[in-house]
Amino acid sequence: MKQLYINGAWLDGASSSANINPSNTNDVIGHYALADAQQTELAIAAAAAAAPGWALSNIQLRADALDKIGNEILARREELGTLLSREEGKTKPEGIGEVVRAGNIFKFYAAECLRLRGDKLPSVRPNLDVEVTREPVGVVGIIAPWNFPIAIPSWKIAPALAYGNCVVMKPAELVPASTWALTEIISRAGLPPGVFNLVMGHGSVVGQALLNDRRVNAISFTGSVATGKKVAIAAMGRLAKVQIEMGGKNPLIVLDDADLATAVYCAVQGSYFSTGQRCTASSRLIVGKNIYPRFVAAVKEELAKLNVGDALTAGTDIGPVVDANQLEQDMNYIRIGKDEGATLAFGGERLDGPTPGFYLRPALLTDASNDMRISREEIFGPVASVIPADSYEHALALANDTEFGLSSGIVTTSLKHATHFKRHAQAGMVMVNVPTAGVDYHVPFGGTKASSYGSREQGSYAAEFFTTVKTAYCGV
Ligand SMILES: NC(=O)C1=CN([C@@H]2O[C@H](COP(=O)(O)OP(=O)(O)OC[C@H]3O[C@@H](n4cnc5c(N)ncnc54)[C@H](OP(=O)(O)O)[C@@H]3O)[C@@H](O)[C@H]2O)C=CC1
Ligand SMILES: O=C(O)CCC(=O)C(=O)O
Repeated sequence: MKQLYINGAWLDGASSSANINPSNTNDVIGHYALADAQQTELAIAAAAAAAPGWALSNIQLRADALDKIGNEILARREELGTLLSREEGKTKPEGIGEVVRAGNIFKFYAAECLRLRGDKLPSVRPNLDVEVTREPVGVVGIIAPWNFPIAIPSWKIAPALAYGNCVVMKPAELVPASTWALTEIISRAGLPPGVFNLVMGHGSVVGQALLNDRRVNAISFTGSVATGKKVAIAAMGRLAKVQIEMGGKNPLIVLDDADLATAVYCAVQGSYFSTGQRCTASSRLIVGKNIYPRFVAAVKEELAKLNVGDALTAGTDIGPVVDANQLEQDMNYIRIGKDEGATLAFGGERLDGPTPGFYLRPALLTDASNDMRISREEIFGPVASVIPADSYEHALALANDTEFGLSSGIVTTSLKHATHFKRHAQAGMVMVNVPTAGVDYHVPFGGTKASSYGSREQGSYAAEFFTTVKTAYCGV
């Protein structure tokens, strides 16, 4: 059984669970320990005890440790990518791509350790200097979702450690293997005991214990809106720092002047790759009336070419849905869409593979409207709807008419419309002639409205969450 990692030691859990391959439910990847509340408290206590020392640790030591972790992740990309795809179901090239991203994130934050800076300012009063510096927050609790089992933990763990915090990490119960493998690498990087701890387990047990404990100074969460709201309320109830990344209902506008090939590429990549299980996936394709018939025909043609199958089989384009619950949710929304009056123009049926897995043919719903449930609620699967628009202004209004604001895209050859869109799209990330999903690892990630709460993740902007600002006055 793969154990918990607490205070520099490997420990059995209170119980364990089997990690099942969604491409082949007969394949048990391994058994992973599940912590109870007491073991979570043990990890929090270890992190709290290590925090003062780690906060003052040498930045070269931190940089070397993070660089070593990044190098090993990159060197083992094939093996770790295979493991990731086996447990989550994205295709092997996508799994390897995610592992490379995780490695690069650690290397980026290794360098960030050496770029910590503050300000020294003159005071408005005589004979006084003012210094503004950033200090670690203390103990950071990380609660991660299942859809990016190594990249999301990495983009929370690496900045937390780089800026001098200790970590208690809770991966999603569905995908413990990638984070466990990452922990095994971290355990050999030379960090003092307690600086990094892994507690696998149920959200309602381990996650809740992190939320309840006053020694956890900050919570970084990614997942659903429903859980995100609970996390935010619990953290704020005891005045802990909180950063929440949640869902999206990301629009991709295709204007009549768009290059058709670019539009189809952006729509298919953004909506269906990684089985559509990305918070940045395009789920509303808002399409100019003139290009609409050509666009729908070309997207259907492209979808017909996609191989849906085992994530580890060469040539698979779309892997399985992550589990039975998510498959049921996807199929339910396809039914809802049809009942609401949309046309199922392609796919949407469960597929049998050579092995028992959660295979769903990518679904395209046309003639949708923006007030249908399929256009308002996050589905989180290979399902997209096409909504007709009369003009650029109409398309922009539809795109912004959502409770979410993560990623928003446009395909156009008009500089005027692209420029206007960048300014007026209500989203944290705006994409022009590129898919709504797929982002760089060194720049801020996050959204507006119900998509995100708190300061941005990733890049140097992560310092805002993982540090607190101190202003020091010194008489001279
Ligand atoms: N925006 C995004 O990136 C993601 C969005 N989603 C959306 O969420 C839906 C449901 O997915 P699901 O995995 O259940 O998402 P959740 O939001 O429930 O899970 C995200 C993380 O929160 C944990 N968690 C669950 N309940 C609590 C709690 N009470 N206190 C603290 N932590 C908790 C989970 O643990 P555990 O899983 O171990 O119980 C997991 O680690 C998806 O269908 C999709 O729509 C899902 C994943 C990512
Ligand atoms: O689009 C991406 O590359 C990132 C997506 C993501 O972070 C998510 O789905 O949680």
